[in-house]
Amino acid sequence: MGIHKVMVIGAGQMGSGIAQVCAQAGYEVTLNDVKPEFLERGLGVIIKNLSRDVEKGRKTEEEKAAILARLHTSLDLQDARDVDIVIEAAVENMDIKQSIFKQLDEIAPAHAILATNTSSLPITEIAAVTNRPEQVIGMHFMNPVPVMKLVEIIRGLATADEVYKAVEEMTVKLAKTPVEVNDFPGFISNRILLPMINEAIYALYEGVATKEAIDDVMKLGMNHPMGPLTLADFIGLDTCLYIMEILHEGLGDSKYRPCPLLRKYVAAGWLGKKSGRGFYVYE
Ligand SMILES: CC(=O)CC(=O)SCCNC(=O)CCNC(=O)[C@H](O)C(C)(C)COP(=O)(O)OP(=O)(O)OC[C@H]1O[C@@H](n2cnc3c(N)ncnc32)[C@H](O)[C@@H]1OP(=O)(O)O
Ligand SMILES: NC(=O)C1=CN([C@@H]2O[C@H](COP(=O)(O)OP(=O)(O)OC[C@H]3O[C@@H](n4cnc5c(N)ncnc54)[C@H](OP(=O)(O)O)[C@@H]3O)[C@@H](O)[C@H]2O)C=CC1
Repeated sequence: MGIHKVMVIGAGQMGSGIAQVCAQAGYEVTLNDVKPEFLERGLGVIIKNLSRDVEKGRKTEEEKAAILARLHTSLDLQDARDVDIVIEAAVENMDIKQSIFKQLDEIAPAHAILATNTSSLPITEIAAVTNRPEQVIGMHFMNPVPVMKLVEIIRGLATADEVYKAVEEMTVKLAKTPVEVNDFPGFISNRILLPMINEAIYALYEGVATKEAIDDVMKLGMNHPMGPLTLADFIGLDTCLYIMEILHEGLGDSKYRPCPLLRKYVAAGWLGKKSGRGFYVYE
Protein backbone atom coordinates (compact mmCIF):
# COMPACT_ATOMS: atom_id res chain seq x y z
CA MET A 1 0.00 0.00 0.00
CA GLY A 2 1.40 3.39 -1.01
CA ILE A 3 1.64 6.59 0.97
CA HIS A 4 -1.11 9.13 0.15
CA LYS A 5 -2.18 10.72 3.41
CA VAL A 6 0.34 12.32 5.75
CA MET A 7 -0.07 13.76 9.23
CA VAL A 8 2.58 16.19 10.50
CA ILE A 9 2.64 16.75 14.26
CA GLY A 10 3.93 20.12 15.48
CA ALA A 11 3.37 23.28 13.42
CA GLY A 12 6.64 24.96 14.44
CA GLN A 13 9.45 25.89 12.08
CA MET A 14 10.14 22.25 11.09
CA GLY A 15 6.56 20.91 11.05
CA SER A 16 5.25 23.71 8.84
CA GLY A 17 8.13 23.23 6.37
CA ILE A 18 7.57 19.46 6.27
CA ALA A 19 3.83 19.97 5.69
CA GLN A 20 4.61 22.40 2.86
CA VAL A 21 6.99 20.10 0.97
CA CYS A 22 4.61 17.13 1.39
CA ALA A 23 1.64 19.12 0.00
CA GLN A 24 3.86 20.39 -2.85
CA ALA A 25 4.69 16.79 -3.75
CA GLY A 26 0.97 15.92 -4.03
CA TYR A 27 0.29 14.30 -0.64
CA GLU A 28 -2.86 15.07 1.35
CA VAL A 29 -1.51 16.62 4.56
CA THR A 30 -2.98 17.20 8.00
CA LEU A 31 -0.93 19.56 10.16
CA ASN A 32 -1.53 18.96 13.89
CA ASP A 33 -0.55 21.05 16.91
CA VAL A 34 -1.77 21.57 20.47
CA LYS A 35 -2.70 25.24 20.07
CA PRO A 36 -4.74 26.95 17.29
CA GLU A 37 -2.38 29.95 17.28
CA PHE A 38 0.54 27.66 16.38
CA LEU A 39 -1.44 26.19 13.49
CA GLU A 40 -2.26 29.68 12.26
CA ARG A 41 1.36 30.76 12.51
CA GLY A 42 2.56 27.59 10.70
CA LEU A 43 0.01 27.99 7.94
CA GLY A 44 0.94 31.69 7.65
CA VAL A 45 4.59 30.75 7.00
CA ILE A 46 3.55 28.25 4.31
CA ILE A 47 1.32 30.84 2.59
CA LYS A 48 4.17 33.38 2.68
CA ASN A 49 6.61 30.88 1.14
CA LEU A 50 4.17 29.88 -1.61
CA SER A 51 3.33 33.52 -2.37
CA ARG A 52 7.06 34.25 -2.77
CA ASP A 53 7.30 31.32 -5.21
CA VAL A 54 4.40 32.81 -7.21
CA GLU A 55 6.01 36.28 -7.22
CA LYS A 56 9.28 34.78 -8.47
CA GLY A 57 7.45 32.89 -11.22
CA ARG A 58 8.31 29.46 -9.80
CA LYS A 59 4.65 28.54 -9.22
CA THR A 60 1.34 29.69 -10.67
CA GLU A 61 -1.58 30.97 -8.56
CA GLU A 62 -3.41 27.73 -9.51
CA GLU A 63 -0.55 25.57 -8.22
CA LYS A 64 -0.45 27.56 -4.98
CA ALA A 65 -4.22 27.10 -4.53
CA ALA A 66 -3.97 23.36 -5.24
CA ILE A 67 -1.17 22.96 -2.66
CA LEU A 68 -3.17 24.86 -0.03
CA ALA A 69 -6.26 22.77 -0.82
CA ARG A 70 -4.26 19.64 0.09
CA LEU A 71 -3.35 21.11 3.52
CA HIS A 72 -5.67 20.60 6.48
CA THR A 73 -5.21 21.54 10.12
CA SER A 74 -6.02 19.56 13.25
CA LEU A 75 -5.97 19.96 17.02
CA ASP A 76 -6.90 16.33 17.66
CA LEU A 77 -4.54 13.34 17.37
CA GLN A 78 -7.61 11.20 16.51
CA ASP A 79 -7.27 12.68 13.01
CA ALA A 80 -4.43 10.16 12.53
CA ARG A 81 -7.01 7.38 12.16
CA ASP A 82 -6.89 7.28 8.34
CA VAL A 83 -3.34 8.35 7.48
CA ASP A 84 -0.57 6.29 5.85
CA ILE A 85 2.34 8.01 7.61
CA VAL A 86 2.77 10.36 10.55
CA ILE A 87 5.83 12.62 10.67
CA GLU A 88 6.25 13.92 14.21
CA ALA A 89 8.01 17.31 14.62
CA ALA A 90 6.97 18.36 18.12
CA VAL A 91 9.44 19.62 20.69
CA GLU A 92 12.77 17.74 21.22
CA ASN A 93 11.78 15.97 24.43
CA MET A 94 11.71 12.19 24.91
CA ASP A 95 8.72 12.14 27.29
CA ILE A 96 6.60 14.22 24.91
CA LYS A 97 7.62 12.18 21.86
CA GLN A 98 6.98 8.87 23.65
CA SER A 99 3.56 10.07 24.80
CA ILE A 100 2.67 11.11 21.22
CA PHE A 101 3.90 7.78 19.78
CA LYS A 102 1.97 5.77 22.38
CA GLN A 103 -1.24 7.56 21.41
CA LEU A 104 -0.52 7.30 17.69
CA ASP A 105 0.02 3.56 18.02
CA GLU A 106 -3.56 3.27 19.32
CA ILE A 107 -5.07 5.64 16.75
CA ALA A 108 -3.24 5.21 13.42
CA PRO A 109 -4.24 2.33 11.10
CA ALA A 110 -2.19 -0.88 11.39
CA HIS A 111 -0.31 -0.23 8.13
CA ALA A 112 0.71 3.35 9.05
CA ILE A 113 4.38 4.30 9.39
CA LEU A 114 5.26 6.41 12.44
CA ALA A 115 8.24 8.65 11.60
CA THR A 116 9.96 11.21 13.80
CA ASN A 117 11.90 14.31 12.77
CA THR A 118 13.87 14.19 16.03
CA SER A 119 17.28 15.81 15.63
CA SER A 120 19.06 13.61 18.17
CA LEU A 121 16.88 11.24 20.21
CA PRO A 122 17.32 7.47 19.77
CA ILE A 123 14.68 6.08 17.37
CA THR A 124 14.79 2.68 19.11
CA GLU A 125 13.69 4.25 22.41
CA ILE A 126 10.77 6.06 20.76
CA ALA A 127 9.78 2.87 18.89
CA ALA A 128 9.87 0.82 22.12
CA VAL A 129 6.70 2.45 23.49
CA THR A 130 4.69 1.25 20.47
CA ASN A 131 3.45 -2.19 19.43
CA ARG A 132 4.82 -1.62 15.94
CA PRO A 133 8.56 -0.86 16.35
CA GLU A 134 9.18 -2.27 12.85
CA GLN A 135 7.12 0.65 11.46
CA VAL A 136 8.89 3.40 13.44
CA ILE A 137 11.70 5.32 11.72
CA GLY A 138 13.68 8.59 11.86
CA MET A 139 13.07 11.06 9.02
CA HIS A 140 15.33 14.01 9.85
CA PHE A 141 14.76 17.09 7.69
CA MET A 142 17.03 20.17 7.77
CA ASN A 143 16.01 23.76 8.44
CA PRO A 144 14.70 25.58 6.35
CA VAL A 145 12.91 22.50 5.02
CA PRO A 146 11.76 23.97 1.67
CA VAL A 147 15.39 24.83 0.80
CA MET A 148 17.64 22.13 2.27
CA LYS A 149 18.15 18.98 0.19
CA LEU A 150 19.08 16.46 2.90
CA VAL A 151 16.90 14.00 4.80
CA GLU A 152 18.76 11.70 7.20
CA ILE A 153 16.86 8.42 7.44
CA ILE A 154 17.48 6.50 10.65
CA ARG A 155 16.41 2.93 11.28
CA GLY A 156 15.60 1.87 14.81
CA LEU A 157 16.78 -1.56 15.91
CA ALA A 158 13.55 -3.20 14.68
CA THR A 159 12.71 -1.03 11.62
CA ALA A 160 11.61 -3.23 8.69
CA ASP A 161 13.35 -3.00 5.30
CA GLU A 162 10.09 -2.26 3.47
CA VAL A 163 9.43 0.67 5.83
CA TYR A 164 12.91 2.04 5.13
CA LYS A 165 12.27 1.66 1.37
CA ALA A 166 8.87 3.42 1.58
CA VAL A 167 10.38 6.38 3.46
CA GLU A 168 13.33 6.53 1.06
CA GLU A 169 10.93 6.64 -1.91
CA MET A 170 8.85 9.33 -0.23
CA THR A 171 11.99 11.41 0.40
CA VAL A 172 12.87 11.28 -3.30
CA LYS A 173 9.28 12.25 -4.18
CA LEU A 174 9.73 15.29 -1.91
CA ALA A 175 12.71 16.26 -4.12
CA LYS A 176 15.15 15.59 -1.26
CA THR A 177 18.24 13.38 -1.07
CA PRO A 178 18.05 10.53 1.47
CA VAL A 179 21.15 9.51 3.45
CA GLU A 180 21.04 6.40 5.64
CA VAL A 181 22.45 6.77 9.15
CA ASN A 182 22.54 4.37 12.09
CA ASP A 183 20.74 5.04 15.36
CA PHE A 184 23.27 6.91 17.53
CA PRO A 185 22.60 10.11 19.50
CA GLY A 186 22.65 13.11 17.15
CA PHE A 187 22.99 10.81 14.09
CA ILE A 188 25.64 12.36 11.76
CA SER A 189 24.33 15.89 11.20
CA ASN A 190 24.07 17.04 14.80
CA ARG A 191 26.93 14.95 16.14
CA ILE A 192 29.18 17.12 13.97
CA LEU A 193 27.26 20.42 13.78
CA LEU A 194 26.24 20.94 17.40
CA PRO A 195 29.68 20.49 19.03
CA MET A 196 30.91 23.18 16.60
CA ILE A 197 28.09 25.52 17.62
CA ASN A 198 28.67 24.73 21.32
CA GLU A 199 32.39 25.51 20.89
CA ALA A 200 31.50 28.85 19.28
CA ILE A 201 29.34 29.63 22.33
CA TYR A 202 32.28 28.71 24.61
CA ALA A 203 34.51 31.07 22.59
CA LEU A 204 32.00 33.87 23.23
CA TYR A 205 31.62 32.86 26.92
CA GLU A 206 35.38 32.92 27.44
CA GLY A 207 35.72 36.30 25.70
CA VAL A 208 37.87 35.03 22.84
CA ALA A 209 36.02 37.34 20.43
CA THR A 210 32.70 39.15 19.93
CA LYS A 211 29.71 37.29 18.50
CA GLU A 212 30.07 39.17 15.23
CA ALA A 213 33.77 38.28 14.99
CA ILE A 214 33.09 34.58 15.70
CA ASP A 215 30.42 34.48 13.00
CA ASP A 216 32.62 36.39 10.52
CA VAL A 217 35.50 33.95 10.99
CA MET A 218 33.33 30.98 10.05
CA LYS A 219 31.49 32.82 7.25
CA LEU A 220 34.43 34.49 5.56
CA GLY A 221 37.13 32.02 6.59
CA MET A 222 35.28 28.76 6.06
CA ASN A 223 32.56 29.82 3.60
CA HIS A 224 29.73 28.75 5.91
CA PRO A 225 26.47 30.41 4.78
CA MET A 226 25.74 31.49 8.36
CA GLY A 227 28.08 31.97 11.31
CA PRO A 228 27.60 29.40 14.13
CA LEU A 229 25.91 31.85 16.54
CA THR A 230 23.49 33.06 13.86
CA LEU A 231 22.83 29.42 12.98
CA ALA A 232 22.18 28.58 16.66
CA ASP A 233 19.60 31.40 16.79
CA PHE A 234 18.10 30.05 13.57
CA ILE A 235 17.83 26.46 14.86
CA GLY A 236 16.48 27.59 18.26
CA LEU A 237 18.65 27.73 21.41
CA ASP A 238 16.27 25.38 23.26
CA THR A 239 16.70 22.79 20.51
CA CYS A 240 20.50 23.31 20.54
CA LEU A 241 20.56 22.73 24.31
CA TYR A 242 18.36 19.61 24.09
CA ILE A 243 20.65 18.18 21.42
CA MET A 244 23.84 18.87 23.45
CA GLU A 245 22.24 17.26 26.51
CA ILE A 246 21.32 14.17 24.48
CA LEU A 247 24.86 13.93 23.03
CA HIS A 248 26.35 14.39 26.51
CA GLU A 249 24.12 11.82 28.16
CA GLY A 250 23.91 9.39 25.25
CA LEU A 251 27.61 9.29 24.36
CA GLY A 252 28.85 9.78 27.94
CA ASP A 253 31.78 12.02 27.03
CA SER A 254 32.48 15.35 28.75
CA LYS A 255 33.48 16.90 25.42
CA TYR A 256 29.74 17.24 24.72
CA ARG A 257 28.92 19.27 27.88
CA PRO A 258 26.61 22.17 26.98
CA CYS A 259 28.13 25.64 27.48
CA PRO A 260 26.73 27.38 30.62
CA LEU A 261 25.98 30.47 28.50
CA LEU A 262 23.65 28.38 26.31
CA ARG A 263 21.83 27.16 29.43
CA LYS A 264 21.54 30.72 30.71
CA TYR A 265 20.01 32.04 27.49
CA VAL A 266 17.47 29.22 27.35
CA ALA A 267 16.56 29.79 31.01
CA ALA A 268 16.00 33.48 30.19
CA GLY A 269 13.63 32.53 27.35
CA TRP A 270 16.12 33.81 24.76
CA LEU A 271 15.45 31.02 22.27
CA GLY A 272 16.80 32.72 19.15
CA LYS A 273 14.99 33.95 16.07
CA LYS A 274 11.69 32.28 16.97
CA SER A 275 11.41 34.19 20.28
CA GLY A 276 12.84 37.48 18.97
CA ARG A 277 16.11 37.30 20.89
CA GLY A 278 19.05 34.93 21.17
CA PHE A 279 22.66 35.89 20.54
CA TYR A 280 21.18 38.58 18.33
CA VAL A 281 17.97 40.62 18.55
CA TYR A 282 15.31 40.15 15.85
CA GLU A 283 12.47 42.51 14.92
C1 LIG B 1 19.23 21.17 14.09
C2 LIG B 1 18.99 20.05 13.16
O1 LIG B 1 18.46 19.02 13.59
C3 LIG B 1 19.45 20.02 11.77
C4 LIG B 1 19.41 21.33 11.04
O2 LIG B 1 18.48 21.65 10.38
S1 LIG B 1 20.77 22.28 11.27
C5 LIG B 1 20.47 23.67 10.24
C6 LIG B 1 20.81 23.34 8.80
N1 LIG B 1 20.65 24.54 8.01
C7 LIG B 1 21.67 25.35 7.73
O3 LIG B 1 22.81 25.09 8.05
C8 LIG B 1 21.28 26.60 7.00
C9 LIG B 1 22.46 27.49 6.77
N2 LIG B 1 22.03 28.68 6.05
C10 LIG B 1 21.80 28.68 4.71
O4 LIG B 1 21.98 27.69 4.02
C11 LIG B 1 21.34 29.99 4.12
O5 LIG B 1 21.70 31.05 4.97
C12 LIG B 1 19.78 30.05 3.85
C13 LIG B 1 19.43 29.00 2.77
C14 LIG B 1 18.96 29.78 5.10
C15 LIG B 1 19.43 31.43 3.36
O6 LIG B 1 20.20 31.69 2.24
P1 LIG B 1 20.66 33.17 1.85
O7 LIG B 1 21.28 33.05 0.49
O8 LIG B 1 21.43 33.75 2.96
O9 LIG B 1 19.34 34.00 1.87
P2 LIG B 1 18.25 34.24 0.76
O10 LIG B 1 18.85 34.77 -0.51
O11 LIG B 1 17.24 35.07 1.47
O12 LIG B 1 17.66 32.80 0.51
C16 LIG B 1 18.11 31.88 -0.48
C17 LIG B 1 16.92 31.09 -0.96
O13 LIG B 1 16.33 30.33 0.13
C18 LIG B 1 14.95 30.70 0.32
N3 LIG B 1 14.69 30.72 1.76
C19 LIG B 1 15.45 31.28 2.72
N4 LIG B 1 14.92 31.06 3.93
C20 LIG B 1 13.81 30.33 3.73
C21 LIG B 1 12.83 29.79 4.61
N5 LIG B 1 12.92 29.92 5.94
N6 LIG B 1 11.81 29.08 4.05
C22 LIG B 1 11.71 28.94 2.72
N7 LIG B 1 12.61 29.41 1.85
C23 LIG B 1 13.64 30.11 2.36
C24 LIG B 1 14.82 32.07 -0.30
O14 LIG B 1 13.51 32.27 -0.77
C25 LIG B 1 15.80 32.02 -1.44
O15 LIG B 1 15.23 31.36 -2.54
P3 LIG B 1 15.55 31.86 -4.05
O16 LIG B 1 17.00 32.19 -4.10
O17 LIG B 1 15.18 30.68 -4.85
O18 LIG B 1 14.68 33.03 -4.22
N1 LIG C 1 15.09 23.72 14.50
C1 LIG C 1 15.79 22.98 13.69
O1 LIG C 1 16.69 23.46 13.02
C2 LIG C 1 15.50 21.52 13.59
C3 LIG C 1 14.67 20.86 14.49
N2 LIG C 1 14.42 19.53 14.35
C4 LIG C 1 13.55 18.83 15.28
O2 LIG C 1 12.21 19.10 14.90
C5 LIG C 1 11.38 19.12 16.07
C6 LIG C 1 10.64 20.46 16.13
O3 LIG C 1 11.60 21.51 16.16
P1 LIG C 1 11.19 23.00 15.75
O4 LIG C 1 10.15 22.98 14.69
O5 LIG C 1 12.44 23.74 15.53
O6 LIG C 1 10.53 23.51 17.13
P2 LIG C 1 9.43 24.64 17.39
O7 LIG C 1 9.58 25.03 18.81
O8 LIG C 1 9.47 25.67 16.31
O9 LIG C 1 8.07 23.83 17.17
C7 LIG C 1 7.60 22.76 17.95
C8 LIG C 1 6.08 22.78 17.83
O10 LIG C 1 5.55 21.56 18.35
C9 LIG C 1 4.48 21.92 19.24
N3 LIG C 1 4.25 20.86 20.22
C10 LIG C 1 4.80 20.69 21.44
N4 LIG C 1 4.27 19.61 22.04
C11 LIG C 1 3.35 19.09 21.19
C12 LIG C 1 2.46 17.99 21.23
N5 LIG C 1 2.38 17.22 22.31
N6 LIG C 1 1.66 17.75 20.16
C13 LIG C 1 1.71 18.55 19.07
N7 LIG C 1 2.53 19.62 18.97
C14 LIG C 1 3.35 19.87 20.01
C15 LIG C 1 4.97 23.21 19.86
O11 LIG C 1 3.94 23.88 20.53
P3 LIG C 1 4.32 24.63 21.94
O12 LIG C 1 5.21 25.76 21.59
O13 LIG C 1 2.97 25.05 22.46
O14 LIG C 1 4.98 23.63 22.83
C16 LIG C 1 5.48 23.93 18.61
O15 LIG C 1 4.43 24.54 17.87
C17 LIG C 1 12.31 18.84 17.25
O16 LIG C 1 12.30 17.46 17.53
C18 LIG C 1 13.65 19.29 16.73
O17 LIG C 1 14.73 18.66 17.36
C19 LIG C 1 14.93 18.79 13.29
C20 LIG C 1 15.71 19.40 12.35
C21 LIG C 1 16.10 20.80 12.45
